[in-house]
Amino acid sequence: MIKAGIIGATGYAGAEIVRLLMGHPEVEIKWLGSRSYIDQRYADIYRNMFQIVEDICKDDNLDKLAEEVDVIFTATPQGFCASVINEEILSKVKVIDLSADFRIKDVAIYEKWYGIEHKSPEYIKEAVYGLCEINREDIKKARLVANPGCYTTCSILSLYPLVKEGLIDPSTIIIDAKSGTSGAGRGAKVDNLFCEVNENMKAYGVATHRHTPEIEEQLGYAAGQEIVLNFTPHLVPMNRGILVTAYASLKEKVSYETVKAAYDKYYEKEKFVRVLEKDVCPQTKWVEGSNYVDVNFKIDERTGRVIVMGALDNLVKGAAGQAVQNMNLVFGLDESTGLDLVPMFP
Ligand SMILES: NC(=O)C1=CN([C@@H]2O[C@H](COP(=O)(O)OP(=O)(O)OC[C@H]3O[C@@H](n4cnc5c(N)ncnc54)[C@H](OP(=O)(O)O)[C@@H]3O)[C@@H](O)[C@H]2O)C=CC1
Ligand SMILES: CC(=O)N[C@@H](CCC(=O)OP(=O)(O)O)C(=O)O
Repeated sequence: MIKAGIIGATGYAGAEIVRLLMGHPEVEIKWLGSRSYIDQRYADIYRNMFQIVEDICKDDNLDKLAEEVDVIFTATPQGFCASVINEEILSKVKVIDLSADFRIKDVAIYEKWYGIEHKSPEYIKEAVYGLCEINREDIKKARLVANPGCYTTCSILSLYPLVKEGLIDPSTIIIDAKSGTSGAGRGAKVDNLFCEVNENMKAYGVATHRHTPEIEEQLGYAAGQEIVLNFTPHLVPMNRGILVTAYASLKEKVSYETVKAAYDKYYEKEKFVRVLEKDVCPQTKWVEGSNYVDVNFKIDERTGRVIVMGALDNLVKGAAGQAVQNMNLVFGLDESTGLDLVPMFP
């Protein structure tokens, strides 16, 4: 059995890792790390875990934890993993970091967009960007996996085949994205109060959102050139879900079949990416609670643009599910072990 420790287990992403690992046949949870609930029963914080998780929360000391487990998930705020990681830890355990600390290769870009100093830039080069469908072989060899963001996973996977196959002009990409409020975490914030979110929708982080450089970097690798794009997130009154609608100009007139062939080339064998049938638009409800990303596209002949759509559950494929998928790859398990989650509806 793989012994796992989860730091930030009391947050929404960490709690989702706990839920998924409880159903994983090859993993036992050894450590539920917290900052505010040390020595308290986990099931007292998440009562859905009553009689399921019996553990008591421990601290978030990675040095101690590395002696007891094989894999550590850090589901903690930006900056935490970078401030505690060291060679000793990485020589003993695999680390899967759900924050953005090791996602962006240029430390100056990370520091500019996140507004914090990076405390261990020496590990940025080594860290593998954990988008399984694209970086599978590198992930298998990784000691440190940078688990991608929720908006970014949806945006990149939706656009990747078009960029990689050179079907669109990447400088024309505009991404409009919506997220449920669990994307903002469990911490109390005025912006996320019921009265602020319910029956309301708002854009935020306009032209400044921290996921912009992450998407630009990853799609830039696919395009083989630097990309600058627009990314605008919105908060919508739902618990879970990301919906992306993206627009880009086609380089030349192409048929539905040509574009569909590009999507099939990359995703036909991918269990967790479902390319929907013609004219079917992805919906967040169709992926809720599951590790699927649903994608589709529509060619607008009138404008010469292609409209791309994607949907995923921010806590599953956008966070914990992808983290477990990464763990499976790192430990040589079947990639979908513990992730056969049928979407919930309604
Ligand atoms: N929510 C989402 O949809 C997604 C989140 N992520 C990423 O996952 C990480 C966690 O996000 P999320 O679960 O939403 O956040 P939450 O605010 O819900 O949880 C944060 C967790 O980190 C712990 N924590 C808070 N501050 C510190 C600190 N200074 N040092 C150590 N631990 C701390 C908290 O501990 P305690 O409760 O004990 O105080 C809690 O367990 C973030 O990096 C986020 O960007 C990635 C993809 C999607
Ligand atoms: C609704 C909301 O606030 N969403 C968060 C993104 C989710 C997240 O936690 O970011 P990562 O995916 O990069 O880890 C935000 O906009 O900052």
